[in-house]
Amino acid sequence: MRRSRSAVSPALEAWSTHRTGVADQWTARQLAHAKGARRISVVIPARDEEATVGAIVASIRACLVEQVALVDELVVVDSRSSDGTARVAAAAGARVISQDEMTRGLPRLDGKGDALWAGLAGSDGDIVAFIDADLREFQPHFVTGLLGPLLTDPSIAFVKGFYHRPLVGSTGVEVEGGGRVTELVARPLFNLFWPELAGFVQPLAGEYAGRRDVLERVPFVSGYGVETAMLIDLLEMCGLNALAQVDLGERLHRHQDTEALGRMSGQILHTVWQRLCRRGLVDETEPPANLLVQFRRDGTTALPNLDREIVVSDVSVRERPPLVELRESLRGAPV
Ligand SMILES: O=c1ccn([C@@H]2O[C@H](COP(=O)(O)OP(=O)(O)O)[C@@H](O)[C@H]2O)c(=O)[nH]1
Ligand SMILES: O=C(O)[C@@H](COP(=O)(O)O)O[C@H]1O[C@H](CO)[C@@H](O)[C@H](O)[C@H]1O
Repeated sequence: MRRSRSAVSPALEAWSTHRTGVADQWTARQLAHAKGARRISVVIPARDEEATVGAIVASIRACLVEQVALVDELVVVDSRSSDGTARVAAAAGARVISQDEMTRGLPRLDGKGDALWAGLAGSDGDIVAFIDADLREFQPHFVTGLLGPLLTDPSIAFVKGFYHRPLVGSTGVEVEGGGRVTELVARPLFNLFWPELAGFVQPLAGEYAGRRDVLERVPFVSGYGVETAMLIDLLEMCGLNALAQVDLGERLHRHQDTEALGRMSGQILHTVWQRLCRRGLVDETEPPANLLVQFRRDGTTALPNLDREIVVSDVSVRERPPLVELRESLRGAPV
């Protein structure tokens, strides 16, 4: 079947042309000079990542703290890990903070977005770079590539990484098979409802960086909707020209199974629905259901003729408020 390839929109071509960079445009030494008095924080959300977090922390510390004084603060957020994540991260040279400690006294929320919000609250850099803790073969250019535009172009407030994403499975590697939720859920949603964002190669990339003054003015969606919400909210707050992307090469990470990505997709759809509500495009008096029913093949017979387990998950999401709003409300709190 011949696919009709519509021409790329002039707006997408223009944005991509002057807002897409490549990591090796900047060296750590150049950026250490360019940063001046600005402080740089790297925040790594980590849940049960003892197998990989140590190498990531050690690489950043050796190359971007000790060898070149670019990164001022290296924070790992222990997101209710049940393994040795905190111990491994601390031994490798990170300052480890607890998601639960950082949010004590606030409503308890779950998920990556809450861990990221805790990391932003628990760090002090003028520029903050977020790096996932499950990366394999991490290279320091993941950080310098994200920082390059932010330290050299004052008109840029936020940078997403992008990369080739092989899907590494037990039977082999599918060269461009990774980013399954990106390709099947997020990219279609962004193209349909926020076409200005269609130029982002990896809108769900877990590696991104921004100026604190903008990151503290957007809410953080609690679960896996955090990247989706952040792009939409920063587009609306800063405009597309303040957003950029950098080619980081290739990313290898631990893959979740399809069932888990189904739940991730449910959280992203909830996140999108909430933002469509704010635009008045959907009727907020008719909210979507919160529960996702999935079927797991494990030898049980849940119902007559149904030799599958029925798995029901709550895929609703909540939000942490922008940090600036929380601080103002705490300042005004009665003594
Ligand atoms: O409740 C959570 C869920 C995830 N993560 C971290 O967020 C990053 C991305 O999560 P995951 O690898 O599960 O997402 P995927 O890359 O598979 O989409 C990883 O460093 C996780 O350890 C976290 O800190 N808290
Ligand atoms: O991009 C995607 O489709 C998902 C799943 O990636 P894979 O199919 O496991 O390579 O991974 C991303 O999405 C999450 C939700 O936004 C982010 O939190 C992850 O950091 C990112 O890896």
